[in-house]
Amino acid sequence: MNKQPDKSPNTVWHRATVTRQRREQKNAHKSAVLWFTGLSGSGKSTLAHAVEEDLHQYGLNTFVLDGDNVRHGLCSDLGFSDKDRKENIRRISETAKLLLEAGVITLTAFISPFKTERAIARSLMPDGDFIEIHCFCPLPVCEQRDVKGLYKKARLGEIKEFTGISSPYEEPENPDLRIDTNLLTLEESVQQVISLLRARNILPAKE
Ligand SMILES: Nc1ncnc2c1ncn2[C@@H]1O[C@H](COP(=O)(O)OS(=O)(=O)O)[C@@H](OP(=O)(O)O)[C@H]1O
Ligand SMILES: Nc1ncnc2c1ncn2[C@@H]1O[C@H](COP(=O)(O)OP(=O)(O)O)[C@@H](O)[C@H]1O
Repeated sequence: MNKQPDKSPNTVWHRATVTRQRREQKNAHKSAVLWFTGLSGSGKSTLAHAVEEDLHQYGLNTFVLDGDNVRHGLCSDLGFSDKDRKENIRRISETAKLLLEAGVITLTAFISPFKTERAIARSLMPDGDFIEIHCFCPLPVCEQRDVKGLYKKARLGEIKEFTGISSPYEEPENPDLRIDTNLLTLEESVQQVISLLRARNILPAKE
């Protein structure tokens, strides 16, 4: 897999005594990574924040890592070349892994256009802890939504390497969940995610 060269071979992993398991016991829920992927405008941010709102109201510990926000800080040195997007997703994957250890339910909202990088992210987490959610929406509908006016700019050639227009998006073949945000309302979409979390015992089953 696409592992970075180890530039600090003389460091030793320090094992925490406050383990993920102890944090999960204290929180009374499991941690997990909900990885939302999809085109710009497909609904990743809207859905991730709406699901977080529900989980927060259930009393769970949550955090959203959102593409636009992370690119203002942790990844502010990165652009949108294939190489930079891969590094972007590598950093997010490692951050999500840390939050998994911290006992948090993390919701990531990044285009994450490449299969390989999404597979690497999955491979970093124990089986079942990485839940890939494909926000599916046809490109013409995303373009019509044009939430931020970026598609218009991309069509005018003012933004280079724009996903779906001049940069690829590789659709997940076998996501844990595929949500057609063109056909479902936001509330229906949230319910699909909540149902999956119940089925996976991350949320307790309804009495
Ligand atoms: N060239 C290009 N292509 C795609 N998107 C662009 C681009 N330039 C800026 N933006 C804005 O950046 C947001 C996507 O950032 P991500 O970190 O999610 O992208 S990636 O996963 O590294 O591909 C994306 O946010 P979302 O619309 O929420 O997906 C855009 O607002
Ligand atoms: N079922 C749905 N889930 C999420 N967003 C939806 C849905 N139906 C319509 N939308 C709309 O689609 C747009 C998605 O924008 P946004 O969440 O910023 O997408 P992304 O984060 O993928 O770029 C919002 O205007 C949102 O209101």
